Amino acid sequence: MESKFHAFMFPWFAFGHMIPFLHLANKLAEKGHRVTFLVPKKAQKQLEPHNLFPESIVFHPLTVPHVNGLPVGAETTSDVPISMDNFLSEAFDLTHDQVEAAVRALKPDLIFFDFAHWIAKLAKEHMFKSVSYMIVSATAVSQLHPPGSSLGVLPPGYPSSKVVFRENDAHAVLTDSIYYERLYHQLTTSLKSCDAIALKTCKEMEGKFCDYISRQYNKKVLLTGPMLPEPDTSKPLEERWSHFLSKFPPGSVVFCALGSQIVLEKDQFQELCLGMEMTGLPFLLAVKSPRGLSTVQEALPEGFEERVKDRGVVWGEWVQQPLILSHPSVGCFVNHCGPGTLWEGLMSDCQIVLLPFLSDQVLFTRLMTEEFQVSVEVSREKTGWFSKESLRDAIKSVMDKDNDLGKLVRSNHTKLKEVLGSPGLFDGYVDNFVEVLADLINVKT
Ligand SMILES: O=c1ccn([C@@H]2O[C@H](COP(=O)(O)OP(=O)(O)O[C@H]3O[C@H](CO)[C@@H](O)[C@H](O)[C@H]3O)[C@@H](O)[C@H]2O)c(=O)[nH]1
Repeated sequence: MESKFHAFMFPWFAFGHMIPFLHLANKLAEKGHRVTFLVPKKAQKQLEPHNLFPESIVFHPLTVPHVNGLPVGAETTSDVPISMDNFLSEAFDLTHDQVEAAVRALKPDLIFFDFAHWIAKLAKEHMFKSVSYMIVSATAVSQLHPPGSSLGVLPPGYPSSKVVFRENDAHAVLTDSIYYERLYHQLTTSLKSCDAIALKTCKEMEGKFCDYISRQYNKKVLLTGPMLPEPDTSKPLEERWSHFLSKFPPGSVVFCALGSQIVLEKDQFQELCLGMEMTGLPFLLAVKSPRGLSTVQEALPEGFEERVKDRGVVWGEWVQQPLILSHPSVGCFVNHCGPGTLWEGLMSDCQIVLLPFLSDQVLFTRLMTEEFQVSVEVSREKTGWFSKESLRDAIKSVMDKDNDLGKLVRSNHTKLKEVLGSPGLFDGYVDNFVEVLADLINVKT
């Protein structure tokens, strides 16, 4: 019988990282393994609802040290603008001694980590295994983080001519350049020095990119599958949304969400609202308040609320995205192509419209729109600006029943979903992954 292990998890202080790590923790706990999950103090509260096995998955709170430039009390990327990520990253690295103290006290068999490049060394010193777990797409890792790469330059032997940056992606590359150097060092060091690389994907989607990463790092790459969370049946969809959505015919509502990090400038936020209005369709737009404002209401275009009051809602708080996607009235999902979000969209029946902001989102978008052709992308100008007309056109192209592009992406999406949904596929990835981990732990260094 497979022996049980005790894993540490130490993800980057971003909900887009901590949540998928917790999904993996749930799968391990389901199989009888124990997990100690290292998190900043305040984040624990928000993560607790995702912990399905509180007896096996124990949070270990960390104090985020203060560094110059980081606002007092900031603990996760949700607390700071992207331009301050580097300060948070410095504070993250300064938790080294707290992590080491936990390791000494609790003696794990292995640790899952992503950005903490010093973990593999710590693991070797204390004689346990380290697994570098990448939750962004393999597509992004293979282009942005092979050894010797630089931002915006295609690495030699890269396996796609379609999944690439184009002229109008300068905005995304520019945003990433704020933290790329530091991140590049963190990720390449981690990927080189860990005992195993694990990717949150499957070969049916990103096989050639996974193989490329394996060749670049000269290491076997383990795949966990997408680690989709179990549907949360504990809480139904909030009444306000079930009531609103149920007013409309099946497949007619456009739902737009841009993940946990994207904050728009006010003018781009207004353009987004106007583009939704111009579709003439019912919509639910759930995005953060624009930069510098504390509510979405204060940034709405003039007269907008009155014009769309019977069919459109703009909401600045967290929504139950998976439950909204599975509501029968929702027919189109406009999103930023964050890895978690995209998988949720793929497993839904909605038409998919992509509006990526960061480099990894751009590359994953190209995979979906150009290789798999399951979605359409909103076109941008050279400055990175997207117009209300380009947003409207992208949405209309997939929502218009007679549009050829809309028919093509619907049919391709259905086929891909069938492949991904084949019985046992994702469970098989998890089973295999856990078996390999157990073997890894038993190998003496
Ligand atoms: O109102 C909301 C907003 C988001 N979500 C959930 O939050 C997750 C968002 O994850 P993901 O789509 O992966 O996107 P982000 O959190 O925006 O960011 C991720 O994607 C970024 C760009 O791809 C990476 O750089 C980050 O590291 C990674 O955290 C998904 O499960 C959503 O269902 C909700 O439930 N409700």
